[in-house]
Amino acid sequence: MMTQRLRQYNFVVSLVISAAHLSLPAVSAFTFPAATKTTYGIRSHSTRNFSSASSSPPSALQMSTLNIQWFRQTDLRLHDNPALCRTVDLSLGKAEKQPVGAAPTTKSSPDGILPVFVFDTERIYGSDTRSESNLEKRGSGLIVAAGKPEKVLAEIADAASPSILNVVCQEEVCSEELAVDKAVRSELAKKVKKSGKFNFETVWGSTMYDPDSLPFDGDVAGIPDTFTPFRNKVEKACQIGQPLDIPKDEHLALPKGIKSVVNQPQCSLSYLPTLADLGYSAEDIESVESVDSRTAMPANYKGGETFALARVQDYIWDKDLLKVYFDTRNGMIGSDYSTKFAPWLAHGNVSPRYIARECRKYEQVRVENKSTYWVVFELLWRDYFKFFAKKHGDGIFYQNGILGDRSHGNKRKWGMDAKQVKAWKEGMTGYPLVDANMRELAATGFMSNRGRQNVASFFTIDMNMDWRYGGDHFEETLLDYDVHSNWGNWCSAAGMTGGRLNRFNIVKQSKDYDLGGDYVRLWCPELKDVPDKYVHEPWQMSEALMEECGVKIGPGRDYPAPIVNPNVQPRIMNNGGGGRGGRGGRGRGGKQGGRGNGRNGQRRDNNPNRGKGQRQDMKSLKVGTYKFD
Ligand SMILES: Cc1cc2nc3c(=O)[nH]c(=O)nc-3n(C[C@H](O)[C@H](O)[C@H](O)COP(=O)(O)OP(=O)(O)OC[C@H]3O[C@@H](n4cnc5c(N)ncnc54)[C@H](O)[C@@H]3O)c2cc1C
Repeated sequence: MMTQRLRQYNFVVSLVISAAHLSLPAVSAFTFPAATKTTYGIRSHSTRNFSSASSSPPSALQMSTLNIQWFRQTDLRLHDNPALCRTVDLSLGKAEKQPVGAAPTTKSSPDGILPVFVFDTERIYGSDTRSESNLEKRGSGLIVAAGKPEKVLAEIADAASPSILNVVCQEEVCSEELAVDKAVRSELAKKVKKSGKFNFETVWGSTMYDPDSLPFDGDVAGIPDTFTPFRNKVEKACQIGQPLDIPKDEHLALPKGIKSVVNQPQCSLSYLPTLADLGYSAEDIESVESVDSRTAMPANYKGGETFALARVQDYIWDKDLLKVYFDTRNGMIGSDYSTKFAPWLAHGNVSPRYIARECRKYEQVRVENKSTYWVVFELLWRDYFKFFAKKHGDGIFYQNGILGDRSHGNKRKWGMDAKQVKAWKEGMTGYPLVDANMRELAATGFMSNRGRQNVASFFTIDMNMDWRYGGDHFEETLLDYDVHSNWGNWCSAAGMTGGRLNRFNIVKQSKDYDLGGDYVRLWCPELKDVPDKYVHEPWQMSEALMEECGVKIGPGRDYPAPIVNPNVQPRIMNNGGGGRGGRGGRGRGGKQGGRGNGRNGQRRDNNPNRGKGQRQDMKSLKVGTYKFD
């Protein structure tokens, strides 16, 4: 069980919990029914048979139609939620093929919808006290259960015993999620086989652009394997759809009688498992209980739709930061150098179309410039990686990435040295910029984009470790872990997407983006008294200088010597491995600029390197080129 996964927890259950703390729940305050706590520990005794866990088995309701809105880990919101709108449409008797959210229909008495979230105990999590939720505020509620989704949903179907069963959820594209879909489909089909009709629908809902509208042959299948041609064509030919409204309260009403039949100890409108119930050790729980004051996430941030929308409001409107995003986005200290929308986006707490529309509104009422476009541009990267994952399937998880046989002449010999990987994870490589970033990730679950690019390049090129160990570590630790963005970015950092391999020269990057060493000193306090000149290359100090500034560099001393020789170019860069060593920072959307020094990341800088290496057309870009429906 991964400690850091705990950090993702509150985002996951945040739809139901508005008062939750993202960092960690007050586990001790959780009032769990004593009997269930001891009898039904999740790990040892999953809820897959939850009906037998109640003292008296539920009697079947025998309703006519049951419409289940199955919320997943990635769509936990009410606004702009196409799957939820589709469930509502079905409850209103709308024909199957009508477009989601289309013209209102009139069914005299809607069937109601049953929102369900299942803690998939094969894969995740922990819990918190349950409190007021956005669904409850609207007179609805959320069934929370723990177990395998297919078993839990089948038990609910059993209890309701409907003649028609509709299950709707957001469409996912990666194999683990698709396997869960398959299991749900087959388990539920069995339940209604004899008695009635079963309809399982997945609805696309997590990108700005609709995959069906993409201007490539075969839509997603035809997207280019590099971003720029994708962006150029999409922005010219496609429009971002308007976000959907939250369904009316009366359309979110629960089905009549459902409360009494779906009311088991581990599956009900009031159930929420504790972290301990979900298998986390006391040590794990304790380790993430306190928030590190150095975190770059906004103060007192919490998971959930309410807090996601509040962050959007705060960043764009109240603090008026959108207009300077382009200049601040490469910062590393403080909450405002970048949007910090990613953790909420990853859990679906806010929709990218909603953010894009806010950017457009801002452009209309305040100012339109390169910065206001650049957030939408970054969101397009997010779209791209989801489409890329759909196109390439498991390719993004393979050692040769999507190259397969194409990588033959260029096959890398990847290393795996457990000690070196551990040093990287713990921020003990001897390269201060890498170490500071890795320590920040370990302590807070967040790392800036600048940091991610550097540590990934260092891991895959300088250390030459199998890139998948890096991707796996990020999966375990990132608060904003998103399967497509994470594995797509890693695959690309490793040069396994077929694009150019970009090596980030760590020392140069350190000087470009942390000139005075503020960031490095924040996370590597051993180096706090090292003079600026040496703070990014402490190994260059003489013994006398080390003595003077109170830090000894070397194996077994205060701070490690460099894990790879700084004077030797990585082999991959010399042997035709596709790279262009030393350039650093040129890849991925021209994210070159930087703000140089300063703590809050909001100051414009005089960094001569900003914009270097950026494609000419991006350099001269003044405003955005995206369109709305
Ligand atoms: C090796 C590596 C792994 C990454 N793993 C993830 C991940 O698991 N989840 C994740 O959301 N992002 C990932 N990123 C992308 C990016 O670093 C983060 O989205 C960003 O740092 C989050 O901070 P922010 O919300 O303040 O971003 P901002 O700079 O404010 O950007 C706004 C939004 O644009 C999107 N975005 C920005 N850059 C990228 C990008 N390179 N790829 C995809 N979307 C982007 C994100 O949704 C982000 O919230 C990864 C990048 C690298 C290099």
